[in-house]
Amino acid sequence: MKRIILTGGGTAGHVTPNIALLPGLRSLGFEIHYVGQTTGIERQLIEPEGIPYHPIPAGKLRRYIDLKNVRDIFLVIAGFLKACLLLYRIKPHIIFSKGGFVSCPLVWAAWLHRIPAILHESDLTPGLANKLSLPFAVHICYSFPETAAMLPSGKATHTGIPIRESLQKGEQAKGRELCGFTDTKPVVLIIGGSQGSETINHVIRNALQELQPQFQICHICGPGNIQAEIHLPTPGPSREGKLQTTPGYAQFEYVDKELPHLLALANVVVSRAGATTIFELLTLRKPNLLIPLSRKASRGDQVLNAQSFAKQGFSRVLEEEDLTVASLIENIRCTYEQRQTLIQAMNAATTTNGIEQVIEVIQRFVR
Ligand SMILES: CC(=O)N[C@H]1[C@@H](OP(=O)(O)OP(=O)(O)OC[C@H]2O[C@@H](n3ccc(=O)[nH]c3=O)[C@H](O)[C@@H]2O)O[C@H](CO)[C@@H](O)[C@@H]1O
Repeated sequence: MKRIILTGGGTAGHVTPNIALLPGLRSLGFEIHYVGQTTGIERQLIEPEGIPYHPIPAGKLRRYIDLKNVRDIFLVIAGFLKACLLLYRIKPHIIFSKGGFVSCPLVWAAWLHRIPAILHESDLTPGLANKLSLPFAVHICYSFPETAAMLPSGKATHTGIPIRESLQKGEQAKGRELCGFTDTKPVVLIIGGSQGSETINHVIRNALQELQPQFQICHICGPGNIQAEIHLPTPGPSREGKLQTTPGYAQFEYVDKELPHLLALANVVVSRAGATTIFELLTLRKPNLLIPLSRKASRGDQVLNAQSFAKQGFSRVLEEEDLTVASLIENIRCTYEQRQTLIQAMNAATTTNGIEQVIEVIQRFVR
C-alpha cells in the first residue's frame, strides 16, 4: 500500500483543496496522513475526516524585521526535527503540500529523506512558503495559467485547484431553512475569507437597511465576529443608532457542512479574492463581486487574483480603497443586474476542478 502525507494550513484555503483530494486518493488505495500545526484550523477541519493527524510546531516566516522572528526560528527548527521523526516512522512514498508555513519543514525534511514532495500554489503569484519549498520539491501544480511565467518550466503543471465535490451538492431549501429566509427575495451571500473580514463586516452591516427591501443577506462573518445586536442609523434630528430586529439577515461565524446549501441559495456572492473561494465560485457559476485584501494588508495576491477573474468576465471587482456603504450597495445591485452576463462568461471558462489533474501528478511522481 502506498502512503501519502498531505500538509498545508494556517488558513482554510491551504486545507480545503487537500480535503477535496481525499475520496480520489482513498479510491486509489493510498494510506493518507496529515501534518499540520498543533492548533491550526487544519486540525479542526481534518480530524473529522478520519485520517491520522500529526501536529508539528510551526513558525511564521516573515518578510519584515520582528522580534518574534527569533522565537519562530526555533519553532521552525523544532518543526523540522519533528517532521524528520514522522517521515522515519510513517515512511511515506510521497508528500503533497498545499502551502502555508507549516508545510516548509516537512518539504525540507522530505528532500533530506529522498521522498518526493509536490507543491500546489493557489494564488496567481507564488507565496513565500512555496518559494522557500520549491528548490526541495520535485514538482509544483498551479491554478492560474498566468503563474506559469513565474515557475521553472519542466517542474510545473497547470492543474487548477481541487474543489470539494460536496460543494456541488447543496440544496436551496436547506439553505433557506438554515437562514430562516423566504423565497420571495434574492439572496446575497457575503464571505470574508476563512477568517472573516472586519472591514467588509462593518460596511455590509451599515448597508443592510438599504439592501433589505431588495435582498436577503446571508453573512459569513468569521470566527468571533457575530454581532448579536445590529444598530441601524435612524433618520431624524438625533441620528442615534436604533436597535432593530433584522429579519432577512442571517449571520454565521464559519460554516463547514452548511456551506454547500448557503452557496446553492445565493443569487450573488460578495467575497474576498482568496484563490480557493473564487475558483469554487467559478465552478458553481455564482455571479460574484470581489473585494480583494488590499496591498497595504498583504502581498497583493488577492488583488491580482481578482484582476485575472475580472479580465475574463467571471467577476466584478471593488477595490478595498473604494469600499464605502454607497459603493458596496451600488456594486451589489450591478452584480445582480449583470448576473446572466457573468454566468455566460463562467460557462465559457476552460478551467475545471483540479482533482483529477493533481492526482495524475501525484501518481506520476509516487515511488
Ligand atoms: C488573509 C490571507 O492570508 N488570505 C489568503 C488565504 O485565504 P483564505 O484561506 O482565507 O481563503 P481561500 O479563499 O483561499 O479559502 C477559503 C476556504 O475556506 C472555505 N470556507 C470559508 C469560509 C467558511 O465559512 N467556510 C468555508 O468552508 C472556502 O470555501 C474555501 O475553500 O489563502 C489564499 C490561498 O489559498 C490566499 O489567496 C489568500 O490571500
